[in-house]
Amino acid sequence: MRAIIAKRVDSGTPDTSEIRDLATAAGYTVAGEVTQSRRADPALQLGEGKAEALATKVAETDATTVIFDNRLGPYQTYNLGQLLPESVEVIDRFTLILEIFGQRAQTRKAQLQVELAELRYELPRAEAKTSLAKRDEHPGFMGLGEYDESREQDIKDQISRIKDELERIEQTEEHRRERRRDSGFDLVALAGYTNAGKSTLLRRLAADLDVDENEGLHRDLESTAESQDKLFTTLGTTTRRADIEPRDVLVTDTVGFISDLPHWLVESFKSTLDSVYRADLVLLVVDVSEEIDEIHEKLVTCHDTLYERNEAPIVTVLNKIDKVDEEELAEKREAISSLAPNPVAVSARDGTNVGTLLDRIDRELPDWEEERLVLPMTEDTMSLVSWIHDNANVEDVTYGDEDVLVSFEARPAVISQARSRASDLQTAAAESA
Ligand SMILES: Nc1nc2c(ncn2[C@@H]2O[C@H](COP(=O)(O)OP(=O)(O)OP(=O)(O)O)[C@@H](O)[C@H]2O)c(=O)[nH]1
Ligand SMILES: [Mg+2]
Repeated sequence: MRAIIAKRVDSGTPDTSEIRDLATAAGYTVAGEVTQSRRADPALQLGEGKAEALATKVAETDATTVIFDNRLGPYQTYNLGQLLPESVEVIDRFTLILEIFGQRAQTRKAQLQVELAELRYELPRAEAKTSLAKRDEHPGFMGLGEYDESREQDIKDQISRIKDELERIEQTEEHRRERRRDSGFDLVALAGYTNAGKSTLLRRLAADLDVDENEGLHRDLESTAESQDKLFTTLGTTTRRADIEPRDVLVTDTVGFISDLPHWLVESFKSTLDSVYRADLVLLVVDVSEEIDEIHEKLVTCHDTLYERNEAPIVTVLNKIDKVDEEELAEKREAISSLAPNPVAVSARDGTNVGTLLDRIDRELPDWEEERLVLPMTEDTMSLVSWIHDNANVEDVTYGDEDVLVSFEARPAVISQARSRASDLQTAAAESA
């Protein structure tokens, strides 16, 4: 697949590096580009002359696809297609991102999310077709218009079916997350712009902490979190366990953020971000080797994506410090200090400062508390003692004649659950006495 990149900006110099990376990630070979700085043309997006230059470039390079970094309206797509050989496809940034997501979607949930996004993209286009057909309709001629309206209804039905199924999947996941939380895990989510190094950092956090021997513990612990120098390597979520004594921490890797995503696309993938929104702590990973302006822009995108729903504290992680010298790092730290106060600088690749990051994670997570419980000796006492062993750090267990004394430290949620189970035991013991 050979692609020509096209991009128009209102003013200034068009930067095509991200759209090129996206094209490569989708499997295209970029054979050339056409850019322009001017107001959008309603019919062609580019000016007429530029659109013709685009057609020439397509012919010269034998390209199969034209990829616009701009959002194309249905009429623009149609008009551009008229200038090009019939076999050439014209797509825009959003279709391209969807294409990547479609290629990477491995789970049922990811597939449904992609389908939902595609349908949401198609709906206004089907509506446009209908209104066009109606306008052109001759009196008494009903065929086309009716057909298109049924397509619209079809899309709407499919959207609502997919939403139902996604909701069911999400409920199951939510339930699982709650169980994990109940069972004493602190939940940490990795968030950040695509290609910032989230998956690399996940492996680093887990590898340093010998996660593999614990893998059997949870069915959604996975051993792999792939890293590649490609946009959107990670599409689903991967969770691994990290021990930050005495805590049990689950770290979740997530889909990367990207700028300029239309609302419907973000919406379709929002459940993927749920693990971020429900976390006890968010690590916002930034590629600090990029230009200050770019870092700044990407941070803003990340904060916008997190803003509405995130409640957890955010720690910014400046990654890839192996690629910058100290002076440059200090400069960049200063430049983004308002968006990223008190960040931790690491190299996920080399492992530099990963220890510092772990300490910071420990400090930001809710404090563990100490508790001593006196449990009456009943039939169910031992099962509570073993539950406490599973979910807390037990300091001491003393068995008396009629009761058991347990001292432990744990997350506040675990302590309150242990207390309530202890009081159930007391009630049961009092009733049988
Ligand atoms: N030099 C250097 N490269 C790094 C570092 N961390 C990650 N990388 C590289 O950056 C690229 C992206 O890393 P990933 O871990 O896949 O990034 P990601 O944030 O998970 O990306 P997506 O899943 O695509 O959103 C890979 O080529 C990594 O090898 C680092 O500390 N230093
Ligand atoms: Mg990744």
